[in-house]
Amino acid sequence: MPSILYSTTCYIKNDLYHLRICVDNNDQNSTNTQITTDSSTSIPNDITIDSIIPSLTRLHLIPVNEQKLTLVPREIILDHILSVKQTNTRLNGNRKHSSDISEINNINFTRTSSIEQSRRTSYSTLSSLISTVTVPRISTIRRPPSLARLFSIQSRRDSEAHLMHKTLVKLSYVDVSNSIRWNIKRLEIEVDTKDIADTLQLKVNLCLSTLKQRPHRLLAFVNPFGGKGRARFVYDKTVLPIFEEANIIVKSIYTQRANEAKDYLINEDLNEYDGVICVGGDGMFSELCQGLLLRTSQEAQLNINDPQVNITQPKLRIGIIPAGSTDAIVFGTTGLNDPITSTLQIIVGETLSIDIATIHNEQGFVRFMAAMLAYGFFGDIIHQSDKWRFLGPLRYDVAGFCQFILNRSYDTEVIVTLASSDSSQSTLPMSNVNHEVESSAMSDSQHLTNNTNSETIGNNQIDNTIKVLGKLVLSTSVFCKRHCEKCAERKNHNANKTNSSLEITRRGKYTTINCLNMPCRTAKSKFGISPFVHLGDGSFDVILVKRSWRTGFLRFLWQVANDSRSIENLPNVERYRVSEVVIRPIHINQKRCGNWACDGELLCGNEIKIRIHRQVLNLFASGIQFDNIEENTSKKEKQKTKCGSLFRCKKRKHCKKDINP
Ligand SMILES: Nc1ncnc2c1ncn2[C@@H]1O[C@H](COP(=O)(O)OP(=O)(O)OP(=O)(O)O)[C@@H](O)[C@H]1O
Repeated sequence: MPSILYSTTCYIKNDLYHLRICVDNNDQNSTNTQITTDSSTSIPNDITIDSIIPSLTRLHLIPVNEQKLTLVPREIILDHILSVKQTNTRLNGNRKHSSDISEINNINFTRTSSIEQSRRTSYSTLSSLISTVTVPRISTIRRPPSLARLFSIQSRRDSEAHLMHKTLVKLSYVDVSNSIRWNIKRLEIEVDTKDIADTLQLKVNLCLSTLKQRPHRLLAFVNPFGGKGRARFVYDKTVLPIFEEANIIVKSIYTQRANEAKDYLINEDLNEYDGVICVGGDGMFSELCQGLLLRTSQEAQLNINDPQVNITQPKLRIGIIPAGSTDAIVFGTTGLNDPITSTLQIIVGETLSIDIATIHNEQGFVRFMAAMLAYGFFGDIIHQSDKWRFLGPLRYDVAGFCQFILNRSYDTEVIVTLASSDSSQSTLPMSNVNHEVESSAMSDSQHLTNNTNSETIGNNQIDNTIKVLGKLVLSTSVFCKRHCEKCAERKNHNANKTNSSLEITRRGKYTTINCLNMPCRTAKSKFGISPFVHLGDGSFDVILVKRSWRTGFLRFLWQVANDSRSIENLPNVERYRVSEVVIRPIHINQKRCGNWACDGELLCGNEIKIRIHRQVLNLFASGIQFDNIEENTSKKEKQKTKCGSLFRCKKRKHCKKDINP
């Protein structure tokens, strides 16, 4: 049985409701909880903070007329309530008039008859009495009301008038009926007296004050030049009003130059804030990430230039309001790039812990990597597109096309340290693991590790072993999603290199080498480059794309755009799940060297070392709800089995005949 903290009756859209704030002791099946409408239920006079269990507290709205279909939700969980505000006292026109209209209906005025018209003028003094009442147009002619009757109506209206003054309480809440795209909804609740409104407001606010994960003061950086330059507009018109409605105090800084946010976060006092927000793209998020992590490292007096440094987690969380060109980080952490969804996730204090990697070159620390480091093709696109900023977001497409035509490749050595065996095995559904393959792959890889001189082993043997090993490591084809079990297994804070870590050295000509800490989904790539990489499991994916004909590389790009779930099956692609990687370009001459880009920013260095740090950064985000995507995908799979193609098959009838003869 739920314990009721507060109960009253109210009107919503002219329907009578029982409103109750309850703590549902039985969390499961809460939606099925039967709330009795028995007024004798005992209700405590005073709610104490201790009696409120935030995760079980709910607002129930039970219509008195249960038969009536209504759009008002029967239950709103406390976590989704944004604010409750008393607005004004108003006369409830519709409901009050409904009684009067029945009276007036009986009176039945008409304007058609001139006699009646003249009579009505004699009642001019009374016209004001009925002017506020909706007069139905009736075609039949009836006698006018007597004076006595009209006065009796008016006196009854006067006596009821004070009852009709209802106090309005505006309740705003998050509508998560679409689990991916969140929305804000508002309810106007009418209660009889101001006292009831005061008490309701007080009780709801008391309950809201127990939600510890919610931020109260935020610092927001808006990049007015991000994306199509819409960040300021999105922030002022859409985001700020929602923050105000939720009673969150925000200090807004509209940046004047690059790295302003980063410098602010390193140097200024941040004690009064519960989180920082960026309104812009991935570059802007990266700035905040650098600023916060560098500050924390300084405060902890870490030697950040040491590649083996273990970085510490900042106290503040980062929220991202998407207003950039690609918004890959928002796509990867909320499922879409919708400013309202992101704002609501910040307000309710959704928290997602993500891995961050440190990047070092031969001179020391370079930067933190949140999403992706690219060497070669994608780095070259960033380098090229930086010169063509005047083209806006189109610059990426133009630069991409140019790089594709050039089809450059770079001689490189890559040393990957596979994610520690215990963590990779823990993620494998054990029934799927072929133990024989596993042991042979492991022993082969040990062999590889110990024999770095590739001449001692045939090239084919190396390739086969690596393919087996690569498949083993990636046999966990599970998406990282909201409340991800794999990320929850937080065994050790940092993915330290252990003696049992397996190292593989690869050397060759590569068109592109990509390290992905997030899938990097965008509007142009539904699954991202690496769909199964997890946000907080202490590992990241390395994708090597070997030199090939343009058609080979085009197939890779096509799969990235459409369905990259089995990208490693392409002959020119290898994928590894790793905790550490060293990328060492072998320079024959300086011009044959590719560009490095990390989270959309260019880097320099001859040799880059990347090392992952598990769940060191907290974001205001919920993670991805993948059910819908999986559903869509399985529909496509069904289609695929029918006609063998993801595209609509022109010979569909023929295909169906083949399957169902
Ligand atoms: N006022 C400013 N003037 C110029 N550059 C700025 C300013 N404020 C921020 N920047 C820089 O602009 C870069 C790009 O910004 P942002 O990431 O917001 O947009 P984008 O590059 O279009 O989006 P995306 O990274 O998603 O493609 C950031 O690295 C940031 O450092």
